[in-house]
Amino acid sequence: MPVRINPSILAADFAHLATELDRISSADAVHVDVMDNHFVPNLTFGIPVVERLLQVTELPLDMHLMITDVDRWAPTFAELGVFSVTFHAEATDEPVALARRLRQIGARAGLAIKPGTPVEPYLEVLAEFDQLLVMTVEPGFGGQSFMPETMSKLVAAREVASRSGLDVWLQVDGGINEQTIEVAARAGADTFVAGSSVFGADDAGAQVQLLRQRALEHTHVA
Ligand SMILES: O=C(CO)[C@@H](O)[C@H](O)COP(=O)(O)O
Ligand SMILES: [Co+2]
Repeated sequence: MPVRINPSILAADFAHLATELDRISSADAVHVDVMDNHFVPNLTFGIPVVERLLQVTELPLDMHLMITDVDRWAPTFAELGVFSVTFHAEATDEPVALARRLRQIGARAGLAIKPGTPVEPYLEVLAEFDQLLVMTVEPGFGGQSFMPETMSKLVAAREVASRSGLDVWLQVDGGINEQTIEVAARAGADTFVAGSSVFGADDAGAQVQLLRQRALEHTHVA
């Protein structure tokens, strides 16, 4: 099974975003964390930044919306032409309807859950999503420690995906480095977001390849 490494530009040098993206050309996508100071206590990027990113990189943009008003903004991001839009289950009462709207616009639809949110209610609608993001830290900040207790949610999602033959990508985000990526790969993740471990490395491209190799060595999914 392929694995995907999506570096998070939250850990990049914001004064040189275009050159930071050149450092990760071997990645599968660029993870873009959008925060609104309501859903999480932090503020980051909005539409104008994403429009410029689309102009300066060939890499697909993997949007992670940590915002309250997803019904308003998720379709707007999708309409810009990004690759995927992941919104939080905790931010909407109608996750399936929103996912359908995103797919109709042409973006991959992703559902994210915080560490304290159970995965079970979403397993029965997994087919409605292209990716499930199991947060491995509390959303809001980069540089936090991986929470191994979230792994049981991945195991459960992988079991349902395999049993139902679903091509849903299982993503982890937060505290992913060359050690924790092995734990997440063994639990069933196939898509790995890494911020500080990639952009904090002297050779970000080599770090992407190292993470990819570690994930491939520990994935058990056929
Ligand atoms: O969504 C988030 C944080 O809320 C992440 O995407 C972080 O940006 C990951 O950063 P590291 O934990 O890898 O430094
Ligand atoms: Co993120």
